[in-house]
Amino acid sequence: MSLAHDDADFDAKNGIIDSETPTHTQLAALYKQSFAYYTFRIRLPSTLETIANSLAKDKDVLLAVYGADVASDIEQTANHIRELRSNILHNGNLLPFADNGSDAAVWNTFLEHLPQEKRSYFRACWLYAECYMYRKVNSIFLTSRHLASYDYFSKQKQTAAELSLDAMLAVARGTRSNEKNAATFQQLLKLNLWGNRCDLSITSGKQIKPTGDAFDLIKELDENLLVDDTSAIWQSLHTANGEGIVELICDNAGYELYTDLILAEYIIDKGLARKVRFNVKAIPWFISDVMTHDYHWTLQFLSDQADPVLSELGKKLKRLTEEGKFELAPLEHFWTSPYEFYRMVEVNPSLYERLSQAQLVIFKGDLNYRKLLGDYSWRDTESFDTCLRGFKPSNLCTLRTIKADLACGLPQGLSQQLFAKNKEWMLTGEYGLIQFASK
Ligand SMILES: O=P(O)(O)OC[C@H]1O[C@](O)(CO)[C@@H](O)[C@@H]1O
Repeated sequence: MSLAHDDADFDAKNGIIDSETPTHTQLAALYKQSFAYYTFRIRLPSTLETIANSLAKDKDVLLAVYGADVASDIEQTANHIRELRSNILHNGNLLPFADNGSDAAVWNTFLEHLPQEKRSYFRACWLYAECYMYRKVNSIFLTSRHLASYDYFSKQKQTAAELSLDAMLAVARGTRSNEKNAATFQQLLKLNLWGNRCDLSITSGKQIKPTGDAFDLIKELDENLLVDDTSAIWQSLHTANGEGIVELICDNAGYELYTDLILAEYIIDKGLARKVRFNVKAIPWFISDVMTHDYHWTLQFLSDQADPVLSELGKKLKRLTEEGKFELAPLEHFWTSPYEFYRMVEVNPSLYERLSQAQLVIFKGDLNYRKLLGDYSWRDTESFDTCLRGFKPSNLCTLRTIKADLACGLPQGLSQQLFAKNKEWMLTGEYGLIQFASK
């Protein structure tokens, strides 16, 4: 992807600084050579165009589900999405939400505390502005007459799962007789990590089909795993009494959720914990993120497969859920708020307290990583512990393929080598991090 897209007038009018993000600064589209700038100039407008177009494409389905009156809604909603797109391209302001979303007050309090000069897409911290955009899309649907409960990413999430059926089958076949040992667990963590590459927000919705045998892929990708704390993660569970809870902070549906389920199955089957709690999103989020209905759809999708290995697995996962060994956590709007995780203890102490009861908290994916680090341009050699800024409810780890220009805990000189090979190495998901911080 070329980051060069000159619009001198826009840059001059909005005070864009033609530099990289300075060290120890919030990431923001203010800096032209940042991924944030490219995200707001190119990627998010493309994502919004796709959402608006999909409404027209899915009109027949919507009419069938919501009735004839929805026709006017479809057009109006698509127009509002296109207005939002235009608003971003003109560096519009992050205005308070006037919808009935249960998190609107939390969002508006957050916005009120932003300095006035930082309340626009290109001036706000990238994290705040990108989360705002996805919440603004939800607000447009919430304020429509018939589409308030419509998951406008559902079809893409289901298609992504259907496209990965071969990979799911290969993984199921390869994991039915796993031993309880560090090597196997570490392999499943790596399988889970690389499942994060299949994420539609990085491709602005373009579907990608995971190919090849997942276990061969793990070996091939080992050189792209830049930090590997899988051994410490195993120790955090293996040395415990197996009566603990693992909190899994989910990311994407589809193949990534499938690898989460496979990892959770192993954790329960081998007595490494008594429960795995899945923390999903309360609203449609970053295109691919898991919501409650995606979890249940995935278990049914597996159960319905002709291949007995998959259908038996699907039924087993349903059983684990019915027995409470797998649990869907109470919906928390914190996960779709703009807050960095170090502020959780202040903003949502009850959630912090719940995570503090866990034996291990697993954070999945790039957006969660950005929230762990606070969308801040740390030196990439600074320690994970430093960058957490005190966020330590329990033992925690992150499984993240790198899709944004921030990282930490890297060996001295590594990022320079990688930039020399490809200046966009941080943007493609081809490198990964598995980092652990003990409580
Ligand atoms: O699904 P993941 O791994 O959280 O990726 C989402 C990330 O992808 C991007 O859309 C691409 O950088 C980011 O804006 C966001 O952090």
